[in-house]
Amino acid sequence: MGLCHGKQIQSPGFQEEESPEPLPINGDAPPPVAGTPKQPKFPFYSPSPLPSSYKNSPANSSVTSTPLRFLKRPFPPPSPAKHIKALLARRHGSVKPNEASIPEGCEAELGLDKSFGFSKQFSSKYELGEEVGRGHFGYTCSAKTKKGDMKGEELAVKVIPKAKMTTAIAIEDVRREVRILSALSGHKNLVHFYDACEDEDNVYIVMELCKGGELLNRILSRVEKYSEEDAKVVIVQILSVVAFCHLQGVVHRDLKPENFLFTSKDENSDLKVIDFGLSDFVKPDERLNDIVGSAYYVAPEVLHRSYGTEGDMWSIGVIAYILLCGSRPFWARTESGIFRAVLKAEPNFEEAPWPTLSAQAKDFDQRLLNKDCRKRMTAAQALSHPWLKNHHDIKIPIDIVIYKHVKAYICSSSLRKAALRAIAKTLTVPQLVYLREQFELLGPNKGGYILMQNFKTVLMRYSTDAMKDSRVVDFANIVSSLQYRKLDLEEFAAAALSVYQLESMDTWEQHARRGFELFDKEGNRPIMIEELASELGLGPSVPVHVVLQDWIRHSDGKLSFLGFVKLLHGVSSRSIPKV
Ligand SMILES: Nc1ncnc2c1ncn2[C@@H]1O[C@H](COP(=O)(O)OP(=O)(O)OP(=O)(O)O)[C@@H](O)[C@H]1O
Ligand SMILES: [Ca+2]
Ligand SMILES: [Ca+2]
Repeated sequence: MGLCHGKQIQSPGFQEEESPEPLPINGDAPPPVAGTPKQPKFPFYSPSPLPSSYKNSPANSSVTSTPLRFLKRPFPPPSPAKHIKALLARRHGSVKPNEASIPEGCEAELGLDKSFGFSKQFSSKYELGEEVGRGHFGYTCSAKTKKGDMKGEELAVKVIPKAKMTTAIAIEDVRREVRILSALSGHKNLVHFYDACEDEDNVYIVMELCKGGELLNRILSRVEKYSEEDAKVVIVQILSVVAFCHLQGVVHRDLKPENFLFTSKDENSDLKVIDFGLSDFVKPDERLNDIVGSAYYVAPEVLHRSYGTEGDMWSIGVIAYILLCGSRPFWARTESGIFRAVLKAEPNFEEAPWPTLSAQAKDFDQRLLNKDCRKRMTAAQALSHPWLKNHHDIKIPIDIVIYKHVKAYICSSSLRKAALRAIAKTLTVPQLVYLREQFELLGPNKGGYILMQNFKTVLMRYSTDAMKDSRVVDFANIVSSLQYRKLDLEEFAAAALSVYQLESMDTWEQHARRGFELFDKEGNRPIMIEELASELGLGPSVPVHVVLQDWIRHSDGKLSFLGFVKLLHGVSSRSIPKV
């Protein structure tokens, strides 16, 4: 499995030398061990390809405020905030691999429409103050409102120079950033959007001013790692807002500690997600394919160009890992080395401080850092994880993945439904917690049943404009209009469970064996090879008799254990081994 884009991504001047160990981001480095790289011969990663005059600005950026102990060491800063360069080059028409800024007046700009339809009154409405932060695409300043109800109010303004928008894609990205931010507003952990303006030179995104600095800086300023309880406070807020975004059909695609800001310097200040510059709309049954994100936080399936909201959950797994143990789970000296680690290496959960952390914390993070995105927890599931049980301030939201599973269940054959019902009967009470919560959210009637139409009505309670843009509403309409009987908890559990997630548990073998016994008693029946092939969606090109003979029991023509497991997965021809 090679890197699908290995050639596009270049690391000029960097030697391809990797560390098998995650690099501690706190405190001093451990003494070199076998395999750990010696002092690199190259300078830092350029954390942000900006003119050097900005590098020493008083900005509260992750670069300028990185603690000294860090800068003393010739290692890359903790997060170079480097977007995947190949993509940047394509999006921004930049040719220099390590530079996101675009030369003005380049030819590609000719004919580009850089009018956004935003208010042109920026300077009469707002007074710009000092710079408070900077990224690849823009810089952010504090500002004051000049008139109206909010006169004198302090705000933040992200200024995005039009000179940097040298391709139609770059312009569309800015349009989408504003559209998503304005449509989503309303969650307490999402930066509040006020206004978007433009003039000849810039687009201005006016939002709430977060005065507490970046999460990254707070992590770095701790001498000790975060305690589990401290980490929980941060993680719950991140999950809550990400669950909200995913329900609305928005994938952030750039979750990292720099993109979470505290509202104030207060220890208990709220955390807000910012920077929807790489975000996009995605329907539950849709896959995106452009490679975007920041190297340390990018999910394996993003590198494989087929992903949905699960990519964000991986990034949260990386953030949680850093909060809990103070190291990055995937580290190498070059960008391609990081990608290789993301694709191939298993994060270290054995070394200090992991043995001193709770088993639940480890389980929580492992379920986020599962390379198979089908086995990864969703945000709503993560909020239901035992590690966060009893944590104050948790509100479990409805999970759109449930809709996807229920739709697949209803559309599958009675044989597969019977198999799923059998496996659902093997779930233990703790394993049922999340499914029970989701069932309750779908508003069962007094008799304990949910009607198909509830799938629509319940979702609409949480709807924002983003949900319409992302067509999640259309998807809910399809689910709620499926002709099917009402669901009780037992059938709902069968319909909504994830076979892949169950398979990732240590107890999978027991579930599968016990489920098969139940299925054999209640649902198994003789099946022809051709029928099974059609059941599993195998095309005529697959030599079904060779492939499927083990899936049917010779003694009675019913499904074998192997056939039962395959049926549970609803495998398609792509997963059939070639013979
Ligand atoms: N609402 C805000 N309040 C205070 N500071 C902010 C706010 N929004 C952004 N900033 C600061 O400005 C920096 C850059 O903003 P942002 O991340 O949106 O820009 P960007 O150019 O899209 O960055 P990136 O390089 O990560 O894509 C942030 O890291 C943060 O320090
Ligand atoms: Ca950012
Ligand atoms: Ca951005």
